Amino acid sequence: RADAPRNEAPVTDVSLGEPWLMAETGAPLTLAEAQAAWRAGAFREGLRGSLGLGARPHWMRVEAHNPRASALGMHYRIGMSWLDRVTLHVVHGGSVQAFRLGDDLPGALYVEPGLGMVVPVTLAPGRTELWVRVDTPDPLLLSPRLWSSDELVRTKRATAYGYGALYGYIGALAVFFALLWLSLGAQSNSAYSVYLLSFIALNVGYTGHGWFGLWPQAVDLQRYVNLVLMTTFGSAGMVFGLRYLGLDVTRPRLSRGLMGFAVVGLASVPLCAVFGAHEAAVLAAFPYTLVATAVPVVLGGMVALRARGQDVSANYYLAAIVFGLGGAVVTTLSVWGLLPFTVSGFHALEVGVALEATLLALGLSHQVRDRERVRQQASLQARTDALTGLPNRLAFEERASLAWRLSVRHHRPLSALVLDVDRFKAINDELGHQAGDDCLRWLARQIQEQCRVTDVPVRWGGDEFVVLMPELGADEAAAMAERLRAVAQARPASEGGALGLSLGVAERGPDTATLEALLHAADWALLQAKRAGRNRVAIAGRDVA
Ligand SMILES: Nc1nc2c(ncn2[C@@H]2O[C@H](COP(=O)(O)OP(=O)(O)OP(=O)(O)O)[C@@H](O)[C@H]2O)c(=O)[nH]1
Repeated sequence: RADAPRNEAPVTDVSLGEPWLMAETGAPLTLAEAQAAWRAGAFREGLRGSLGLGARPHWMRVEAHNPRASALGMHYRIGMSWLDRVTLHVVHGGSVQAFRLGDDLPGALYVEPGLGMVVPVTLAPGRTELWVRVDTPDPLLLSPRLWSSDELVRTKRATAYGYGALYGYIGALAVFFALLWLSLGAQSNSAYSVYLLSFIALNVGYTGHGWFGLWPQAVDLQRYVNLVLMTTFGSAGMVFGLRYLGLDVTRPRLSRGLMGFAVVGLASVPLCAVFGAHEAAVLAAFPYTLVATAVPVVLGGMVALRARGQDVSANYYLAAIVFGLGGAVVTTLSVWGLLPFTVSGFHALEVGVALEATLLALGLSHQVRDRERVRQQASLQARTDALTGLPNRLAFEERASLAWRLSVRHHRPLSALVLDVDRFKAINDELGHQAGDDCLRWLARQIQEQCRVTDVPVRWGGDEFVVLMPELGADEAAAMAERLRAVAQARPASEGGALGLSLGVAERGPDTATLEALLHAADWALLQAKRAGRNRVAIAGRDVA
């Protein structure tokens, strides 16, 4: 690759004229024949954008003007790096300099990643004609531009920073969600990571980064790689959508249908490649990708509408996908030639996907938070008695063993209270099971009201309750038991009237070896209270009043 002479002063006086174009209709023309066609007026002025998919080979003639007295080394950008067969003739007076490039030749000749095909040209004083012939089944996208060496260096640097930031941001999100998937599971995380990576791969492909830096000798790969990456990106987006929205579970048939569609889309390009049908591959990949990128919008809209806007993560998804799809559609249509080509149009997909990735990351975090809330609720439910809302035995065991260990280590008092409703069976039998339930709920509320925050109340089962009371000796615990008994006795008639309670109290003593022994002592005291005629408090180791 010949290096152009370096210009230190800014070049503002060299100008590039309007491009003129002509489609070849028959056999390939030579430069002399194209020049004859030019003189015959066969070229038309102006280049509105891409010349489309599978366009006829085209000639483009552009004039550069160097008003200086000496020759200038400049860099001429012809078009995108994916063009297959490109010839450039630099014509000045009688001299012609020819360049052959394009991704049909190994070596990624004259490819500047992110910028396209850029050829160093020497512009002699006066007019120089730049004749380009392009022949490609890929989108025929030409965008002539002239840069000085300094401008090219600056443009390359800005482009490199831009792609570095884009790949860095999207790549970091992809890695983060892959790690989230490894630690939390949830296939939507892994599908999202794959989707983001497929975007980076696609972008590396179509901007020429891959052809330039990764596979410059692999001409066959370069011919099909962008098409494969497009269909992969479209399919990854669909699969992610199905997983994120949970449609693989809620709508299995639809999900299977779309998976089938994705398989057909993914297989189409490799199948065409096997038969060497490059043009067919292009004609399959573009429409498939357009449909595949539109499907997630329909899916997101469907789920968000059904939830009437209440499903926050579906709303995030829909907003995200609209950005991503908007970018994809604008870029695809600009490259395809169905929209006028502009630099912002070409980069719309990158901006759209960066916004989409941000919103989807928010949506996925919301899902993670939701799942955590459900998990916490389930854990709380597993520790709560469904009838009374008091802690159940599982929760009691966790908190009570802590209270026990603290009491033993710091030689602090600890008492247990066991209480049982008197003749509860009769309440059930006479007033009905519902009244029995109301009675247990009422009693649980009274127990909670009498408890300190450090006390550990529990519905032991049936009509039996236990309260573990740190820092209380037997007498204080018995006083609290007595208050409860009195409250139950004074139960308002509207609540079902007086209620007899038998209560047993025990304090941890030097001989109480375990928590179970303490509870057993309180239970024994309860039995004494029952035996002594019910509706009373008994303290372990003392006579019942
Ligand atoms: N309504 C209702 N009844 C329950 C529930 N759990 C257990 N029971 C009933 O509570 C009664 C418990 O009776 P026991 O404690 O054995 O005896 P009791 O009638 O209270 O008599 P004493 O304890 O000897 O005073 C049984 O009839 C159980 O069917 C419940 O969740 N709701």
